[in-house]
Amino acid sequence: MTYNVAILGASGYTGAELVRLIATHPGLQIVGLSGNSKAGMAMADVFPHLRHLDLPVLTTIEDMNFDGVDLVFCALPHATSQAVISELPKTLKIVDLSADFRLRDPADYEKWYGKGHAATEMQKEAVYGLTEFYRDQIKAARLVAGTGCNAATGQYVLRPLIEAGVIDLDQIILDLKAAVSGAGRSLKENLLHAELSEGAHAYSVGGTHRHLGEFDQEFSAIAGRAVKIQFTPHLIPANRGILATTYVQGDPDSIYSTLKAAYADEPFIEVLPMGQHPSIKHIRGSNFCHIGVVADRIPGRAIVIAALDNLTKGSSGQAIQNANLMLGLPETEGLMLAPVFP
Ligand SMILES: NC(=O)C1=CN([C@@H]2O[C@H](COP(=O)(O)OP(=O)(O)OC[C@H]3O[C@@H](n4cnc5c(N)ncnc54)[C@H](OP(=O)(O)O)[C@@H]3O)[C@@H](O)[C@H]2O)C=CC1
Ligand SMILES: CC(=O)N[C@@H](CCC(=O)OP(=O)(O)O)C(=O)O
Repeated sequence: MTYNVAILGASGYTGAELVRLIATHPGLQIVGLSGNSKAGMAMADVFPHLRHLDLPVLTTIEDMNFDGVDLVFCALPHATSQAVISELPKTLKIVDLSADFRLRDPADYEKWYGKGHAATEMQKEAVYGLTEFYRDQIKAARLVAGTGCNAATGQYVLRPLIEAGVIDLDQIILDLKAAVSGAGRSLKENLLHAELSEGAHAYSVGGTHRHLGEFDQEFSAIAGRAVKIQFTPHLIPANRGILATTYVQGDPDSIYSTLKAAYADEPFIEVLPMGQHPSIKHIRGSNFCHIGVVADRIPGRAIVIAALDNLTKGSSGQAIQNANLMLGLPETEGLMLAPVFP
């Protein structure tokens, strides 16, 4: 069985990644692609690395024909996404990659995104897209909200540990390095090569990053009480990848065995042997997340490090994993590619 899919925002980084992955997916066929400033262009002219594929020309969303489309991937900026999705035919299944439907409470959305939500009913209907933890709801969902890429990385480490009660909930520090493609393809001064290469800097320092809304929502629900973590992201001169170093208080062996057990049957989450830790070079271009646990020299503390690719497991790969579930396809279909190395 092959399902027809359309990609809104196909001229952006996550849109291009969706096309790259779907190109070898046996159950999905691309029937529509949208752009904004690039509407009217051939994908090969926007993304020469996709030249070998026979793809529809980019159209505006208004000109897109949704007849016969089974599922839409929405890879648009937040705020635009909620406006577009609320106007789409209600028969469509939708996987949204933006931040618009991740937070269940409209007040939380306003707090972290600085603007009221324009589709609060759909916000309530949406299922959070961290596949390993929402699998059953995702299978039954019409609208799935892909997670933030930083938020996904931190949650893969912390959710099982919070659930199992093996760490001190008030002493969690998440220090994260994010590659530049996480910021999208539009021009931004601080992302120019001369300003980014050979450098590195923190951003959203002091607990202001929007993904804290996701951490607060998810961790507090698991713990049954408010959990606030300390989180500082850093921009690094790499194209893809997220490396999250988490400092936690708890017995390192219990932390390791909790993570090992939590992910024993997960096809995309690899817990490395105790004492080893991951690198973004080892997951690049793949849907895998690697997690490593190292005991600190200070007794009762551990360092847990996770790596994933923001454009695959952090967005487009996760989106396809969720689409597979929503369409009744095998969850791993089209996603078992090995990482690109070196
Ligand atoms: N990059 C990442 O690692 C991750 C991104 N996300 C989220 O996924 C979404 C897409 O991200 P990304 O691909 O990086 O973004 P890009 O900036 O690379 O792409 C944005 C896309 O949206 C289109 N677009 C922009 N404005 C409008 C508009 N007003 N109307 C219609 N289309 C519009 C652009 O069209 P055009 O170029 O033709 O003008 C382009 O196709 C965002 O919400 C982002 O936050 C989530 C997780 C990770
Ligand atoms: C390097 C960089 O800027 N990364 C982005 C995360 C990308 C992501 O997950 O984006 P959304 O939450 O917008 O979907 C950031 O930290 O804001």
